[in-house]
Amino acid sequence: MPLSKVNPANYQQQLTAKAERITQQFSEFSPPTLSVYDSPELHFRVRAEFKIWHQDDDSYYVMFNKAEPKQPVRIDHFPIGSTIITRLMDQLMTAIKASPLLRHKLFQIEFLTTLSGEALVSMIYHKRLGEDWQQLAEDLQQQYQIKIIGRSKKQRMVLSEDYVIETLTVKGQQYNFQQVENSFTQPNATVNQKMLTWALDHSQGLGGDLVELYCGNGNFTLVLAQNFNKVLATEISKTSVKSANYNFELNQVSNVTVARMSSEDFSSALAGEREFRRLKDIDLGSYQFSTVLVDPPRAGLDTLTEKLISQFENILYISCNPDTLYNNLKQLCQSHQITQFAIFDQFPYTDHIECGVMLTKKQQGEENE
Ligand SMILES: C[S@@+](CC[C@H](N)C(=O)[O-])C[C@H]1O[C@@H](n2cnc3c(N)ncnc32)[C@H](O)[C@@H]1O
Repeated sequence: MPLSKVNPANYQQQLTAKAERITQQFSEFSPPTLSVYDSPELHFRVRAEFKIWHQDDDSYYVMFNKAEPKQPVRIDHFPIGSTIITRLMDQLMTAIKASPLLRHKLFQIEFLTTLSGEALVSMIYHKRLGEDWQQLAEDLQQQYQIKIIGRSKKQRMVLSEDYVIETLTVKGQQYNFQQVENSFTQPNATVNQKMLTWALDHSQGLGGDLVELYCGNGNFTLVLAQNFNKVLATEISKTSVKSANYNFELNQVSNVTVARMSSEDFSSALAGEREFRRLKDIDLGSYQFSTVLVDPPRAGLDTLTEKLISQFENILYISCNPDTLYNNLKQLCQSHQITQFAIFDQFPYTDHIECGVMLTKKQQGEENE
């Protein structure tokens, strides 16, 4: 996003335009009135990554616009970053410029911060990191009360821990989440809390068991588990599966099982087409699934997964790409009708928008209507 577009005076108007665009795009599915959840106008991004540019005695953060991918854009001011990110950007750059060892061959910095006040900073180099670098980075950790990871080719130096603990509040209850460096976490924590509240509200009373695909670190799972007897969640990333299990223990949630599988493989297992070693300890027949929750990457659902989820009574679909959501709904709305429809403005000042759709199976005779 060109940062020149960040102007809080235009925020509400831009959100209204997004709401109108989405209402129009999905009108053929006759959804109920769109619910719109806004973002803080500034300081909403809890993670960010920058390339580091060096010129003579100066060093600075840069980003690249998609339209001009070879043209670095200098970033001295990053008002969409969390207040921790904006503060650390200045403090770290001052320290880096003052220290040849910290500065030399540094080419990227990544920030992962939380509403709970934690910060993890990854400093990425084109050189091998030694004890002298470690000593300086440990001083920075101490001084700014942050966690630092140094990385270079085939090297990952974790100076304290490779994760932060986020605390999110949903309907007055607090949930703690481990968020690990380099694994997926929602970028806008305030809006994430709104999504979780929406999903908790609309899954209340559904009963039965939940199956979740693309569960990540258990962001939705942890909060929604209370609305179901049992939950079976799946996710492809090893780090996220480990983190999800850590989070269930951390929050004393005991009715969830996570399997590390692609949604494609899991769909074929549930359809009884293939057996998978990773499911050998899970008795699929013991579940009485009433509801499926999916939160896929931008590509949306593959055909097999789309077909699988159309067999469930209730579908909760969280999407970061309205175009792939639209394509999947063309199929899903043959058998289901949309009962809740929402947008969550995770990405202010861009064209991107997160959608939430709740679908319920049509009664016999209503299909294809
Ligand atoms: C948009 S994220 C959602 C994660 C989680 N629901 C959350 O709210 O943080 C999508 C997740 O899908 C996982 N993923 C990507 N492709 C997958 C696939 N083919 N099968 C299963 N999981 C996949 C990613 O690792 C990522 O954790």
